[in-house]
Amino acid sequence: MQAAANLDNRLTQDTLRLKVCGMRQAENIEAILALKPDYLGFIFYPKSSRFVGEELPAEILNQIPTSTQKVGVFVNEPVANILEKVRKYKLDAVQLHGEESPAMCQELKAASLIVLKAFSVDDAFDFNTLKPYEGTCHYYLFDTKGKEYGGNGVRFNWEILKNYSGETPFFMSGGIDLEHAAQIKALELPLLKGIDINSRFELSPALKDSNKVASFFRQIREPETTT
Ligand SMILES: O=C(O)c1ccccc1NCC(=O)[C@H](O)[C@H](O)COP(=O)(O)O
Repeated sequence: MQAAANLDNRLTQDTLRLKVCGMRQAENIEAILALKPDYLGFIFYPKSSRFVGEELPAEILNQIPTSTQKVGVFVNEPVANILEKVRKYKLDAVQLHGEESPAMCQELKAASLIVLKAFSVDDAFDFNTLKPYEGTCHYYLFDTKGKEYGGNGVRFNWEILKNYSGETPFFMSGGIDLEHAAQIKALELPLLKGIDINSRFELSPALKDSNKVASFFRQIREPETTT
């Protein structure tokens, strides 16, 4: 629970933060860590094909350097269960991917965790519904509304993000693939702070293709050339 102190630093940096979600295997975690992701996501939702399982060895997560923050992804899980996983795996952040209330976000924020609240976006998404969450979490995460709570592998129409007029910075996710790097960099969204990638970079559920992730990171991180 040590990470919230670093948050102000992160918010002042302009570079897009990179999160790889749905990690599970030790060697694959190591390969992705070599690329210096800002966040690694671990799914604590048993119905997901990326569920870490009941027996993910805590040592694997405990060895992750503090420069990469560990995000536990939960769906409608009671706070007590979330805090138990936070302690066991020394998670820095929690991503709430169900119908969690503003009060629950606030409670986890008060426990010194970085809180990302995910919202499922489609063309009819009404950003006014976010008002009660303002100030209760550090980031929103805009994901595509789909059949599953997350990991649907489908993009939403990013134009809709121009309708967002809140103050909470946000991450984008949902079907992001290698070919989208340039388009993402061209987006003019001042509160866009991070990109979350997942199923489009997988060889099989929870197994990421580190070469493909490396290529995406390179493109996102490389400075723009001016003529
Ligand atoms: O990935 C999952 O299986 C998942 C299941 C239930 C809740 C959340 C889940 N993933 C959370 C993420 O942050 C994903 O990266 C996000 O949904 C985007 O995934 P994708 O569309 O596959 O890029």
